[in-house]
Parts: sequence; C-alpha cells; structure tokens
Amino acid sequence: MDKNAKIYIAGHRGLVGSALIRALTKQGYLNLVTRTHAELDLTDQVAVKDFFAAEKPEYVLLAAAKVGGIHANNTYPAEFIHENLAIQTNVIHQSYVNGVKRLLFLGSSCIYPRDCPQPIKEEYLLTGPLEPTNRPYALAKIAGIEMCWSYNRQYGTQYLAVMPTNLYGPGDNYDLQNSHVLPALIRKFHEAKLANNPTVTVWGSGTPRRELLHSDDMAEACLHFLQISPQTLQEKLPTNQPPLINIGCGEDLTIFELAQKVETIVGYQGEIVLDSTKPDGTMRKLLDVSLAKNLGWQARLPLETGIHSVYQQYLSSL
Ligand SMILES: NC(=O)C1=CN([C@@H]2O[C@H](COP(=O)(O)OP(=O)(O)OC[C@H]3O[C@@H](n4cnc5c(N)ncnc54)[C@H](OP(=O)(O)O)[C@@H]3O)[C@@H](O)[C@H]2O)C=CC1
Ligand SMILES: C[C@H]1O[C@H](OP(=O)(O)OP(=O)(O)OC[C@H]2O[C@@H](n3cnc4c(=O)[nH]c(N)nc43)[C@H](O)[C@@H]2O)[C@@H](O)[C@@H](O)C1=O
Repeated sequence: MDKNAKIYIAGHRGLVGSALIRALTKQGYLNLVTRTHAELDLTDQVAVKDFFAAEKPEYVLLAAAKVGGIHANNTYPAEFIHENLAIQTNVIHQSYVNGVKRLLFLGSSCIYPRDCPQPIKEEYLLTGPLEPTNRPYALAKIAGIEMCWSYNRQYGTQYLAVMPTNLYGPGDNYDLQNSHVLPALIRKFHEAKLANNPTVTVWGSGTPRRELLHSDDMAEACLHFLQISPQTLQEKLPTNQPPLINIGCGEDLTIFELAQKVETIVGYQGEIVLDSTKPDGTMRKLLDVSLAKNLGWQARLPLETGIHSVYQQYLSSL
C-alpha cells in the first residue's frame, strides 16, 4: 500500500480507533481522514453520503460502533441494534458507491453461537442460538458480515470482516456500569485499595472464561489484513464462506483468575466477593485463530504485561 493512500478511520477516538491511528502513524501512513462523532454522525445516511463523496477515501477501517460490556448490552438493546445497523450500513454502502479499494469491518466474537465447540472456528457462524445478553449487538454485527460478503459477491469488492475477542488498552471505558470486565476490575481494585475497603465485588459466578487482546495487537492485525494481497486472500480464504477472520490471542482464563491477576497487579489486600445476581453471559468464547496465523498475523503482547501497562496508563489518567 502506498504510504500516501487516503485512509478513513471511523471511530478514531475509541479504544481500537486510537490504536489504529498509533499503528498507522508508526508505519508512516500520512493521509489519514478522521471525523469525530460530533462532526459526523455515522447513523445519518445523508451526512455519510456527503462525507464519502467529498473525501473519497481509498481505504476504510470501520471501528465506529455502539460498544459496551454485558450490562450496557443488556440494558440498551434498542440502541445497540439500531445504531450499529445504521453505522455499518451507511459506511459499507458508501464505501462501495465511492470505489473504496478495501474496507475492514470490525465485528465481535459474540457473533458465534453461545454454546458452540471451542476453540471457535469461523465456520461455526450461524450454527446455533446466540447469547441473549448481547443478541441485538451480535445480530447487527452478523448483518454487517453478510453485507461485506454480499457486496464482494455481487460487486467484486474486497471487504473483510475481522472478529476480535474482548479487547482492552489505553483510553478504554472505565465506567463501572457500562464498561467491559477488565477496565471495571482495574478501577474497582484500585479504588478499594485507596479506600481500604475489605472487599471487591466481581459480577457473576466468576467461572465464565474470556480471551483478552490488547488494542495495539488488534490494530496490528487490522493493518496486516488491510495490506494483505488479493492473491493471498484468494488462496487462503474459503470462497464458500463469509470473508471472516478471527482475531485473538488463543488463550483464555476464568473471570475469577482475571480478578486475581488484577488484584495482584494493583496490590489490593482484601477479599473478592462474587455477586451472583449479575449475569455471566457466554460461558466460553475462545477463538480459533489458525486462519489469522495462516495469513501471517499473531498476537504478541502477553496478558500480564498488558494489564501492567494499562494500569499505569489508568493511574496517569487520574
Ligand atoms: N472493546 C471491545 O472489547 C471490543 C470491541 N469490538 C468492536 O471493535 C470496534 C471498536 O470498538 P471500541 O474501540 O472498543 O469502541 P469505543 O466505544 O471505544 O469506540 C467507538 C467509537 O465509535 C464512535 N461512534 C459511536 N457511534 C458513532 C456514531 N453514531 N457516529 C460517529 N461515531 C460514532 C465513538 O465516538 P463517541 O465516543 O464520541 O460516541 C468512538 O470513537 C467496534 O466495532 C466494536 O464492536 C469487538 C470486540 C470487542
Ligand atoms: C466484547 C464483548 O463484551 C460483552 O460481552 P462479555 O464478554 O460478556 O462482557 P464483559 O466484559 O462486560 O463481561 C465479561 C464477564 O465478566 C463478568 N464481570 C465480572 N465483574 C464485572 C464487572 O465489574 N464489569 C463487567 N462489565 N463484567 C464483569 C461478567 O459478568 C461477564 O461474565 C458484550 O458487549 C459483547 O457483545 C462483546 O462483544
């Protein structure tokens, strides 16, 4: 890819979007197009049409979405399905209309059936019922994958759908209600340490397993697949399946084990209490990342190093 190629990063101030900006800048890409949510509401069909017609990006990284943890997904299902369907429909369609060379659509590991075999292969999509706590979000993401595949088949576009596992990194959402588990635990243990609280509450049974990937690894994966040659894709992506690539580190741990790791890194001395009134969500969603590896990408940052580094970033943001 030409270093002057015009690349639009949708959602550039988010967890993944900001990591994409860091990675693109590091690799010497200079011609980056960005808009804040206030400047361009991606649910607005006319505004998105005008933006693409004016800017004519050559590449699109679609990292804008309505995102949140288990509680947010369960509490605002209408917003999760409506906003995600609108954002991705507008951006994918206008990418086609304006001749974008390649688009990367970010989905999520929650698109796969709740009880599917582990580790989860791309081919398990649509083979069983979804997890209820995030079904509206997952269905929106599945529609986005289908849209990428349909445009590829009918119009010969080269859109890819990358499916990340649970992500964390600098600039994460630390809201105690709406965030994902890792930032929530970092904040809970840190605040309990400062206040000398005897207990920290962890939602659910502690037994669900999660796979966590740093946003810098995710951004490297996105750039790898944005730049991969059409020949390699043609050779290695099954033609009878959606253009889907799982992105994960290939290892998971229980929520209780994760809480213990955070407890140690933060240096909290009290006790962990489980709140069984809160939902567990999917019991396990470990991705099979052999396709990504076969296409030349694999995760680099070990979880413990990643947690140490985000805890330092969290402290410096206070
Ligand atoms: N975080 C995770 O654990 C995971 C994330 N993903 C996927 O990765 C992608 C990026 O997620 P992540 O970076 O975590 O999300 P963030 O919430 O951190 O960032 C999302 C970005 O999208 C922007 N945005 C949201 N709605 C609109 C809109 N209507 N118009 C314009 N911009 C909008 C937000 O702007 P603003 O904040 O101003 O609204 C924000 O900059 C998403 O597709 C998500 O589904 C997949 C799996 C796990
Ligand atoms: C990325 C992914 O993220 C979501 O799915 P999730 O993995 O279930 O999300 P989560 O990170 O919020 O929780 C993981 C586990 O951790 C437990 N847990 C313990 N204590 C806290 C806690 O304090 N906060 C949170 N949020 N969870 C906690 C919690 O009960 C659950 O068992 C969906 O948005 C989905 O759509 C999606 O894509």
